[in-house]
Amino acid sequence: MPTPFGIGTSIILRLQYDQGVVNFGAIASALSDSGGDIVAIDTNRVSPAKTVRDITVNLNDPHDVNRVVSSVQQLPGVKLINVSDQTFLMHLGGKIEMHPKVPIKNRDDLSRVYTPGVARICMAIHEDPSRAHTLTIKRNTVAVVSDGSAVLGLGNIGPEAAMPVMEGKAVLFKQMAGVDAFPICLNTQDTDEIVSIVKAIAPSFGGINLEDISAPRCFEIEERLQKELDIPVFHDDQHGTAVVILAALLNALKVVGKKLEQCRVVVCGIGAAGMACSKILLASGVKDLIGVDRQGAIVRGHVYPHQVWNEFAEHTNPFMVRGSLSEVIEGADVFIGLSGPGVLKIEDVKRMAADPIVFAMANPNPEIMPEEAEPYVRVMATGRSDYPNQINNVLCFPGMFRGVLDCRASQITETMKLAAAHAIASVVSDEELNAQYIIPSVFNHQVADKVSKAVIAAACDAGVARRSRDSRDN
Ligand SMILES: NC(=O)c1ccc[n+]([C@@H]2O[C@H](COP(=O)([O-])OP(=O)(O)OC[C@H]3O[C@@H](n4cnc5c(N)ncnc54)[C@H](O)[C@@H]3O)[C@@H](O)[C@H]2O)c1
Ligand SMILES: O=C(O)C[C@H](O)C(=O)O
Ligand SMILES: [Mg+2]
Repeated sequence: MPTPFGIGTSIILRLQYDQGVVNFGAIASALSDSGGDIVAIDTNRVSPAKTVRDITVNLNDPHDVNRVVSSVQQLPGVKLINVSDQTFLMHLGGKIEMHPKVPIKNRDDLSRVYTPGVARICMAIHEDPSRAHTLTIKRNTVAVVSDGSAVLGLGNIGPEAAMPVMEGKAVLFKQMAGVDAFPICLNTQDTDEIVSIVKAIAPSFGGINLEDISAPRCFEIEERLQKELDIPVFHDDQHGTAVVILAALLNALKVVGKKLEQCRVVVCGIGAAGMACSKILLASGVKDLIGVDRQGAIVRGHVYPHQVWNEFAEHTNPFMVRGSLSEVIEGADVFIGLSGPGVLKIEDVKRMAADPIVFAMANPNPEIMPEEAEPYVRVMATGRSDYPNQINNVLCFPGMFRGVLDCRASQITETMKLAAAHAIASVVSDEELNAQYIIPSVFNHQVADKVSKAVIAAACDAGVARRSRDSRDN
């Protein structure tokens, strides 16, 4: 069974071996017998007696590294020169850098890009601040802000450890939609401080993407920033997840021939993602939604420590079902996990309604591994890139921000989120749709374009767009 980090664990062994003592077949056998999957062989140097090769090996289990390495180290005639980890190699010095758009080749350039020419641009913005949207990076740049308190499903690992995820988000923003994004990881988890800091840096950005900030603080932080800033503020773990899950569910229900209004939906994990996902499903017509958290089903009449749960209880669980996940899952049509690893058991899945739909979204380890659930579900999906039906926020956030930046939206409305969900779902045609293909690939370049167009149209309809399609930049 694939373990914690799946295909991300890949090593490169640089070996020198003496052909007169050992042949490469013996080396390959030793590697595969010890749990390594050889995916590439590059010859680095060849001499009459010795060959140096770089062998790239994927590991199903990161804990196999030592066994795989020692399996060749002990072979006669083999000298291990170096072992490197591809994922770590990709992160050396971080994954993003700054590139100037305007080269300074001579004094003429310098006098425009910098002093004295730049002063005219400063004064133009000083006289009309809205021109910052056209004359600075504000037009195309988003801050990816995190405090590292809920990174993926790894928990509160802090701002420095959150950086690789936020840098990855910035790479995806740029590659998928041409949006420039910069990671801002904060060394505070105080709500007032975070709000104050983000307000202070807002002049440099056209939008704020909040990321991996734990509930319930994330709700207050987002709400206050939305009220106090005139640029869009979007907590991706809430709304990006809600959008992509709705898109996937719309298509999954087509596969099983059920309607949203008829389904019992169990959402496990009522944190940032679970709360937003529940809200968008209720707004889309789900009538019977049960939220489950560590203490079991959330039900009205019980007073919860989180005020957001008391409001949640008033609008969900209409039949006041009580009990643990294993108890409330009985007869459910849909399970959506936004909680933690291994929460859903095969026995639970077996007791769901016919043609069950299971979205096990916890990262990096889902609520149930697809290979365990597959025999008992009709549609299976996770947030991981190494299984079919990856429901990943990257289907939403690049196109969402592309759209809001291009129409200079002042905020992101519920209608814009619904429009994004339907746009994502529409990328999968009825002819292509099947249980293994309910959501477009994250590499499908139609997605960001369709999402941004749908978002712009919805922003115009909602009256929050501040730049029409035909307006000129100056
Ligand atoms: N598209 C995606 O792949 C995607 C997007 C967002 C979040 N996620 C994943 O969803 C999970 C939650 O993310 P979040 O940002 O909402 O975090 P969060 O900390 O805000 O919420 C997690 C919630 O799950 C609950 N929970 C944890 N373990 C549980 C258990 N065993 N039983 C019931 N409830 C449990 C917690 O009490 C909390 O309320 C994480 O694993 C995250 O990686 C995936
Ligand atoms: O963005 C994603 O898909 C990952 C998500 O933010 C998560 O916290 O797991
Ligand atoms: Mg996240």
